[in-house]
Amino acid sequence: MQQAITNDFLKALASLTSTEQELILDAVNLFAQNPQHPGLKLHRLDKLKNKGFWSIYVNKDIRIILYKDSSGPWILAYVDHHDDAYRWAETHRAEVHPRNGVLQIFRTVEVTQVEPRIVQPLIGHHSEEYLLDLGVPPSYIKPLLLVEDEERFLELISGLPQDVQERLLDLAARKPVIPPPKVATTEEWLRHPLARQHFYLLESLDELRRALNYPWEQWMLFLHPAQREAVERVFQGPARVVGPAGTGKTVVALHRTAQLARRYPGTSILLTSFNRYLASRLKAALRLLLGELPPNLTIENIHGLARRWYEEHIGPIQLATEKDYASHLQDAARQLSHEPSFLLSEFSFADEWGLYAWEAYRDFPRTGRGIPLTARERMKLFGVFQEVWAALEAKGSLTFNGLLHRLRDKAERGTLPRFRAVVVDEAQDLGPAELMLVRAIVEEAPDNLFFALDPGQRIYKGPLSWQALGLEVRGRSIRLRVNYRTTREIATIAEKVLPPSLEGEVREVLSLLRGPEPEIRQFPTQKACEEGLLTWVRWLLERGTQPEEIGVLVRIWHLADALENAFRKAHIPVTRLSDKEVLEGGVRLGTVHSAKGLEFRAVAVFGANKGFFPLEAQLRKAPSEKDREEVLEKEENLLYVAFSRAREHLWVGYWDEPSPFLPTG
Ligand SMILES: Nc1ncnc2c1ncn2[C@@H]1O[C@H](COP(=O)(O)OP(=O)(O)OP(=O)(O)O)[C@@H](O)[C@H]1O
Repeated sequence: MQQAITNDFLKALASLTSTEQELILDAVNLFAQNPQHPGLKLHRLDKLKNKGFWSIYVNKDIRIILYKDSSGPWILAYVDHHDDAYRWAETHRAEVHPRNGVLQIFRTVEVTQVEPRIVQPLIGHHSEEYLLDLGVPPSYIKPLLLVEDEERFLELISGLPQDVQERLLDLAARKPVIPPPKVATTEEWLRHPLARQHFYLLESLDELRRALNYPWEQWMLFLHPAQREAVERVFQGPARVVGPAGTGKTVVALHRTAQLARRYPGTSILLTSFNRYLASRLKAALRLLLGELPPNLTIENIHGLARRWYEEHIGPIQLATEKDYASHLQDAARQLSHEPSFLLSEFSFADEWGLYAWEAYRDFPRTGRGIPLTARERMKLFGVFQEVWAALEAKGSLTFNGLLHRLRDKAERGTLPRFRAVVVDEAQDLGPAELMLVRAIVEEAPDNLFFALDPGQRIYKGPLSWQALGLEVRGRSIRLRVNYRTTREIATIAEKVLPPSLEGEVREVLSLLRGPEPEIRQFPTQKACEEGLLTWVRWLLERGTQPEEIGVLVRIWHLADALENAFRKAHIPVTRLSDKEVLEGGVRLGTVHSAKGLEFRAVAVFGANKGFFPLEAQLRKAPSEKDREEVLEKEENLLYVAFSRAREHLWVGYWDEPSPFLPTG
């Protein structure tokens, strides 16, 4: 028998204990086989004004609330302890929307909540007809047209289906809003994108079980229509999904990978990222999404894969770091009357772009490099770079960029295996060498390349033109803007760290969650800041927050050492973030880099000082004003990444001078 669940049901189920969840799943199973089973005591909640709700018995304490109309499937709408479950049924109603034909389950609006004391209603200038077209339930129209303050408006709409909330928020922000399409037939509605955001047709209980194993389980079953498009569309060339932090880009990358593995069985698919911490998390999440990982799927950070492939297909290699060649470049800089930092930066530039032949370096545009060079200077510099490459080669070593380009060369000559499709998460962190490699190791075919990215989170590499790399995504770019992670209060302050438009893209974010205002605290000393942090952590723990739900983020590991001791002295368990798939219990402590792609119920940024954001050592390395700007932008992005890891609580502490990136006012 066909059953659907709502996202409210899944959320409610996830908030119960695992023993209760098991009992509920047993009852759902029994119900699927025989709804009339006497043990379930299925009965209609006749006393309710709102018709259509039913209840089944799980045990003495727990009830499942269902909804059924004359033709549709049974819908598991809610589950809770007895009184709460019935209270939910009393305060909700289910209705097919008169305009778009989709079933909506929403909180009943209490007419007494709205006193007509009109000064200037927030959206009062719109017509009732238009609000109906937007999918607003008829009972909400009058209260909405009267409401005048934002708080009250947000409270009122919080009981509505998410798609309606999104449209109303846009309306309040005076944006043009297009009414959703109408569903053609009643049979069709459950498969309609509008409904699939709220209802999920259960195929097996296993899906539900798996979803419950992953924190914030909703993403496994319910996708936003924009996310669904990014997951399901067949793209005729490279494609991407963009959106601010918390809008579900990783969720899209995971679902799309699973989808591609199904769409192209027997071929190999790669899911990759720049950051190795993130890659191991992607693996764990995909394992949960799919139950087990299909053999045709590789999930590995791009450098890990490149190094492994190099050793397998070319041979053993010793990697050179800047220390191995810096002195050579510094000596040459003195002779050529350049700043040593400039030579290091120019060498990295040539190495990143794979400009190993004189003609390639000579002809390559240096636009935006800050320091202009004459043809003669270029030739001299190239001579020095060649010496470095040759010296490394003689020692049997290679820079990482060199390794990436050699591998790419081999791939372009057709002597490396190719993936049918590659999905890259956090693609803003890939530089030219990584992107060129990714392009070379994937087949030329539809659906071959998919990138998930946020320019505001670029923390490793400088900005670059994708078109120059042959990665044209025009017409194949999907934008996400509903923030599923962060409260409105935190998302607002996080966005203030960044300019409103980045790399020509307007940043837009819509958060439907509410919570306390973030705290930005100044302390006289580092020690006092430490004390302040411990007090806040204790406060969270006393209120029932689990230690693992708290993330303490610092700019450099060195700061974590002192903090770790302070936590231990205070007898608060603490664990460092690492690339392990499973971490031990305790408050999570790490650098912002190690928290990439992660999220915590509560986040503390410890040391939001002027000297850490931006990190002075990074600024000192910048040879030109242009490089300095680039460093500043990356450092600003880092603070944004830190803030946007928080779901409900954000605490920011600093001593000495505050970071210039901290939002004021
Ligand atoms: N459709 C959805 N329904 C419910 N929750 C969702 C949905 N999509 C994403 N989420 C939740 O939102 C949070 C953020 O998702 P995700 O990590 O994919 O965002 P992101 O855009 O990759 O963020 P970041 O760029 O900050 O890493 C996660 O907790 C995820 O479970």
